[in-house]
Amino acid sequence: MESMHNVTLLFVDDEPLILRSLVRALKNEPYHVLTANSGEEGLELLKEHPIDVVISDKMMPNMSGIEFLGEVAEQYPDTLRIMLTAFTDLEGLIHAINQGKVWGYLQKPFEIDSIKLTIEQALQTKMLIAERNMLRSSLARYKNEYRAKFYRFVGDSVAMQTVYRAIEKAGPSRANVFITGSSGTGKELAAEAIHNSSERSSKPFICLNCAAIPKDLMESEIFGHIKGAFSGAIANREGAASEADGGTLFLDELGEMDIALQAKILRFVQTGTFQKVGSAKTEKVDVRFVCATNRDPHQAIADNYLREDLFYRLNVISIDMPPLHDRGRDVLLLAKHFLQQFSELENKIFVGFSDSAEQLILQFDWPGNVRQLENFIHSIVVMSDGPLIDYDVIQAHLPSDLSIPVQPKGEEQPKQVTKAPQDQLTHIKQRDDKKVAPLAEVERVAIEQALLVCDDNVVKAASLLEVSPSTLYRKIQQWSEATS
Ligand SMILES: Nc1ncnc2c1ncn2[C@@H]1O[C@H](COP(=O)(O)OP(=O)(O)OP(=O)(O)O)[C@@H](O)[C@H]1O
Repeated sequence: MESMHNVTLLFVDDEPLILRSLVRALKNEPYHVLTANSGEEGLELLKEHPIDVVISDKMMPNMSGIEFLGEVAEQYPDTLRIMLTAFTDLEGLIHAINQGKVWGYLQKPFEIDSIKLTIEQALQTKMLIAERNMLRSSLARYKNEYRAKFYRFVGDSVAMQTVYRAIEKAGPSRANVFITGSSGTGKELAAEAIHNSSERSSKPFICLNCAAIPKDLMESEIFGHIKGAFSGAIANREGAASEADGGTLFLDELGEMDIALQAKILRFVQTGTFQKVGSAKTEKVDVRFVCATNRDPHQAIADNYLREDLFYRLNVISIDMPPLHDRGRDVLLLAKHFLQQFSELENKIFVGFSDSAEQLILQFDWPGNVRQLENFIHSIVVMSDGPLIDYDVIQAHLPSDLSIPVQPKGEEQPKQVTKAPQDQLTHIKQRDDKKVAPLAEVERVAIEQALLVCDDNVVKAASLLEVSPSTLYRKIQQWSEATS
């Protein structure tokens, strides 16, 4: 509450003697006191001064106290209104109180102590009303900012609200953005949202996946080439840099880009200029950079996958996408969203999940994040009949080597689900603690799980497992040779 020295009181009475005695009685109190001889004069003062409490006589010529306080209630609802009354017209006073025109009353002839007490109570009430209004407006603001959908994102968890706010702030700026997060957490969606919330939204959003493009074609993909620059360059070709002019260039999985090419990207980021492969002509474009990686960028720098100077140029704003298992009940919102999406796509009817199915979805760890959940729901929509997806259906589609207890008949209790895949080693150990699984088996389970999570994308699976893609190819080849 404002300090009492900032409190202004207004007394309105047609008897100057009463006004003088009131001012005298309050002269040692920390209030700023104004007086008026009529309701009309009181309204003039209200126009000029912010007044906290008005105390008005009831019986006055022309405008009565009730009329005056009624006007104050309408024009200045935050000003508290007290009536001085001789109790001759109790009915009129009660009516005025019930209509909200008057907050309280003081009986004439008044005791000065009771005036002080009533003023204090009025100020307390005013403080409570102000606090309540402040809480209400911050609640409304909070609810407004609390979103379950944001661009193409679904999710109302606290973790995602932080992401939405970061995108909202970063989007309209000119700053480059570096997005980190595990595979399938929505980094590309975030890059798209940054572009769409920027002034560049009507210009192109060009996405280049550095892991998907062979190393020797990458430079030409980014900068373009001229005819004859290399064998196969049969015509001039624009690269992503030119296509993104005026818009946003999203370099996904930047840590997979050849370290030598990263030096050229650094110059491009610094100057906006580049040369097409095979050309000596310097071209200039206006591009905003958004980059992403599912590696820890600092580790990638230490391992010589990422140039430090490039990282610091690009990492003006960093956004970290939370793993799905840190988003609480978002997993259910997403499961329902994908169920609806794929039901429409596959032209099938599903009404939702049973309670125990939802519990199972909630308990699973989703190591492949939203992408894994998306693929999982798609496979269920394709493979099952609906209309309600029950526990058994979810259980049957979860990775087969996870131990999920069979649901006893008629029971709808949540079940214990072993987490995967990070905890698979624990899981294997738990299966029979007297028997230790051979290292090769443990390794194979981990690799198969990573491939499942990454939709058989070996480069991504290798990155999750923190080994090189060639190691993974070698292992897969060994197994296929062993089984053939
Ligand atoms: N919050 C979300 N709401 C709805 N769909 C989402 C959400 N997050 C991700 N998706 C969907 O999940 C899939 C994976 O998202 P995305 O490609 O953006 O992830 P990523 O982090 O870029 O993955 P990667 O690192 O493997 O490239 C996409 O189909 C995307 O539309």
